[in-house]
Parts: sequence; structure tokens; C-alpha cells
Amino acid sequence: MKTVIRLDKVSKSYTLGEKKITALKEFSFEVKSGEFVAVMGRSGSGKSTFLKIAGTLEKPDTGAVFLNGIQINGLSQKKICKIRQKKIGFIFQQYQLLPEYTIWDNVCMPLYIAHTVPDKAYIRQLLEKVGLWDRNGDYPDQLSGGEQQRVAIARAMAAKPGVILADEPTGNLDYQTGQEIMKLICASRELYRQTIVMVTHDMDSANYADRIVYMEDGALR
Ligand SMILES: Nc1ncnc2c1ncn2[C@@H]1O[C@H](COP(=O)(O)OP(=O)(O)OP(=O)(O)O)[C@@H](O)[C@H]1O
Repeated sequence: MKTVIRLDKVSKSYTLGEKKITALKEFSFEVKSGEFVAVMGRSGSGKSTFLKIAGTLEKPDTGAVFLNGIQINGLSQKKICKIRQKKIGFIFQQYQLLPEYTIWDNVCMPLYIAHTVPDKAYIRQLLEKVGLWDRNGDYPDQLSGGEQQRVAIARAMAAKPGVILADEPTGNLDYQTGQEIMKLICASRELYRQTIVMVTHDMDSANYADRIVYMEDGALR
């Protein structure tokens, strides 16, 4: 099967005042097409840093990042942005919806940013799928946390990306709602044949994945 995401000996450090914090240490990892991988590990083990680098939101200090066989680091920021907009959908713990925009516009936002005209029938299908078509004219603060996360899932799917990167998508939700969100992520994955990498502290959520990996001190355990 094709490798969709590959990190090759990626290292990343942050400087805080005098202190240097190593978040990833020669971290190598591969995700195959269609795989659903859950990444677990203690707080501070480097999970989010891995996800941000795989998602091209951050650059590695050393090492190489490949998306669909193309080496991303080294490309211009403009090219990286284009690839990100087309190929990757993000779901975060904090939903990150824009409060001044309707649910419809929040879902369409990745397309607006990429200057792409939304396929209205497809966006409607996404909103129906997450059970929020009837709320499409409402605003994020009129929705519950679980509903907002469902909007964030629809938004992640809007540009039909092949890869979904999720950072604790159920972290703010109660058990029951978290399970519903996981089922929705799995159903979308089936429907749109996506590759998923999900960081989570929650074993119930991780159990939906095909493979669970554990990180420790910036590397695989
Ligand atoms: N922007 C930053 N500036 C300074 N240090 C950072 C920054 N981002 C991450 N770190 C540090 O890098 C290390 C790895 O952080 P990371 O967020 O990847 O861990 P994590 O495993 O996702 O943790 P958690 O489960 O708590 O979210 C931590 O020690 C963290 O404090």
C-alpha cells in the first residue's frame, strides 16, 4: 500500500528563554494510505508536535517530511500552503470555529481560504451527515460542544482532503458524545477513503484506530 505520510529522522526543539526543549528526536514514522493511526503517550511526549509537522503547520529543524511521496520541507511557504489546503483536513480539541460566521460559512472556510467555490450539494451532504443541516444558518456559540465538533468534522472534510489529522477530537466531550464523534470520523473515513492520524489520551477513542502507537520523549516507544 502507498505511503501517504512519512517522517524521516525528524527533530524539533523549542527555545524557552535559556532552555531548549526537544519535542521530537530523530522521529521516523510512516502512515499508509487508508490507515487510521492513533498516537498516544504521556503529556509532553511530542504527539502534537508530530501532528503539526506532519500537517505542515510547523517545520522540522532537521529530517524530512513527505506527503504522498513529495518532500514538503524545503518547498516554498506558498507551495506548502497549497498542498495543505488541498490534501489535509484538521480537527482540533478546541473546535476553532469562527464565531462571527454561520455554520455553513465555517464549513466552507477552507474553500474560501483556497479561493475555491464550494460545491453546495457536497457541503449540504456533509452537514446532513453530521446531523446539522437544519442549523446551517446558526452561529457556533448557539451550538453545544459536541455539535461544534461535528461542524469541525464537516469543515475538515470540506476540501475533500485525503488526510485527516485530529488532535484530541474528543478531549472536550463527555463519553457518549465522544463515542458519537468517533463513529462519525470512522463513517467519513469509509465514505471518503481517508487516511487518519489522531492524537488522543483516550483509549476508548484510540480503539477505533487500526493501529495504536505510543510516543515517549519525542520518539516512538
Ligand atoms: N511552541 C512551543 N514552545 C515551547 N515549547 C513547546 C512548544 N510546543 C511544544 N513545546 C514543548 O515540546 C514538548 C512536546 O510538546 P507536545 O505538545 O508535542 O506534547 P504532547 O505529547 O502533544 O503533549 P499533550 O499530551 O500535553 O498535549 C513539550 O515539552 C512542550 O512543552
